[in-house]
Amino acid sequence: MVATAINVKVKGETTKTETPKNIVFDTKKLNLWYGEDHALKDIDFSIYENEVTAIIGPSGCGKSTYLKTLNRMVELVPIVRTTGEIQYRGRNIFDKSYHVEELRTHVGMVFQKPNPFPKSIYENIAYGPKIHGIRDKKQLDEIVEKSLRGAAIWDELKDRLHDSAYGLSGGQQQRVCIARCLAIEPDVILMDEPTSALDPISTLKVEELIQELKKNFSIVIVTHNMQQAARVSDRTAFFLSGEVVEYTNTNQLFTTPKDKRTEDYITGRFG
Ligand SMILES: Nc1ncnc2c1ncn2[C@@H]1O[C@H](COP(=O)(O)OP(=O)(O)OP(=O)(O)O)[C@@H](O)[C@H]1O
Repeated sequence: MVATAINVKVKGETTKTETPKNIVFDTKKLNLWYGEDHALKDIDFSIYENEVTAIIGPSGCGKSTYLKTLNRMVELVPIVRTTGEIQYRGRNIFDKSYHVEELRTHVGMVFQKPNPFPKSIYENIAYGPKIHGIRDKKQLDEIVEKSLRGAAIWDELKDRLHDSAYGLSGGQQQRVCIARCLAIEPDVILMDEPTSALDPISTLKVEELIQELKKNFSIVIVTHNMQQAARVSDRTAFFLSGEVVEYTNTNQLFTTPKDKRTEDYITGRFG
């Protein structure tokens, strides 16, 4: 699916026309309830290929819920009910015929707190491919190397692949978790506040990595850190009380927001 051309103003200069891009996720009139709690309201927006899309907003506005809807992880909560649809590459992910395991081979996720398995670095990365039936040692070795290189951590770890992942720093663990996600060759990577548990240097490394990864993947990142959204993303969505208040080119959202509520939020008046 290809989006129509959109006019965007960059840094208040001349209006440029964006090249039409492929839409990866198209969300249409999505509503979600946790029991009686209406957590997502009429969400309509598109996520584009090879871009970083940031989701910002105050605590409890529905950022993580939306992210976890994209890989249907939110269904693990038994009281969840949804209406509307999310098309992933043209297919409604809520269709009965769409198996969640299949969706998750396309849509990987990285969590707030690094969560390596209590296994070696090698086994952490080889785990997903093994579940998908890959047993050949040479092939697994190649996947492990490629994934760790993709996560910009191969050189640091290549001589200790059989050490426990628990012995790594938080920043290294998070990059191993990103490598674990790359090993299943996803199309989209969802990141839920991936640097909030990391120190500034590790945060910088992960941000640089995100910039590299978008050449080959589409990334959706939830962040509380507005500077981070401004640094890493191409588009930003501002969520408030379960609604998308504004969704546009990141530069525009942070320099000339259209909605007063966005302006109040990004200038620190609430949240
Ligand atoms: N498992 C759950 N069961 C019931 N309600 C939930 C659950 N998870 C989230 N909610 C509710 O849904 C709403 C949105 O929560 P969500 O975690 O998506 O917000 P968020 O913007 O990601 O917040 P934060 O920035 O604090 O992580 C909140 O009202 C929250 O209480």
